[in-house]
Amino acid sequence: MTLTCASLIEKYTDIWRDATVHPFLQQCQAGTIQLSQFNTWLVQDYLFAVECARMLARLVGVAPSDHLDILLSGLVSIKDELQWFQRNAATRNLDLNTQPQPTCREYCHLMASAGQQPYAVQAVAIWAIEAAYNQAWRKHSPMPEPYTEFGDRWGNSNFSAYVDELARQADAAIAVADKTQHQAAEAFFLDIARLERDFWQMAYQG
Ligand SMILES: Cc1ncc(CO)c(N)n1
Repeated sequence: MTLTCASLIEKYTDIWRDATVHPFLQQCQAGTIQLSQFNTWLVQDYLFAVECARMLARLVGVAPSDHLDILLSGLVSIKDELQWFQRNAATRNLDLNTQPQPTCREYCHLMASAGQQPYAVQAVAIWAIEAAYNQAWRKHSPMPEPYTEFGDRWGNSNFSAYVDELARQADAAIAVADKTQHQAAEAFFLDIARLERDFWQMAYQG
């Protein structure tokens, strides 16, 4: 079977479901999440987003020129996202200068390690990361206040279109990559799915 982004989700349905359906999201949607749990997730996700920006920037360094437009638009969005996290943290009186929890730290290391991989593998990895959040928030939408803006940020149709473009670019790159790269891309997908599941769980370990 040809390796594509869609084929990875098809092959690992259960693992992908666990990455994108979680009590944290269900409790946000039900309005029953505790403030401290939500805030714990928010701070950890800011720390994640900083490293994700660096990963995207590294992709810009190695991508073919006809893939740059999408990646640069991702960087512009993440610039806005980091400022949005900072505003949100200030309103909630949260200190963003916090230690990452073990899961967040492991996820950040994984993103850093992607920089040693060929472009095709990095392209699959960034798609998996963005697709996980897009699907997770969409599956639990609409979110009630005060979580509506969180659901909208990753569940909106522009972000969905961006994720589709990332998949198209990753598919094109992986189609001409060798077997070693296919195996590495699949391994990254599985690590990302596991870490996404564990990332939601961190909210309860604040
Ligand atoms: C854990 C996690 N995965 C993906 C995204 C999307 O950028 C995010 N903000 N946080």
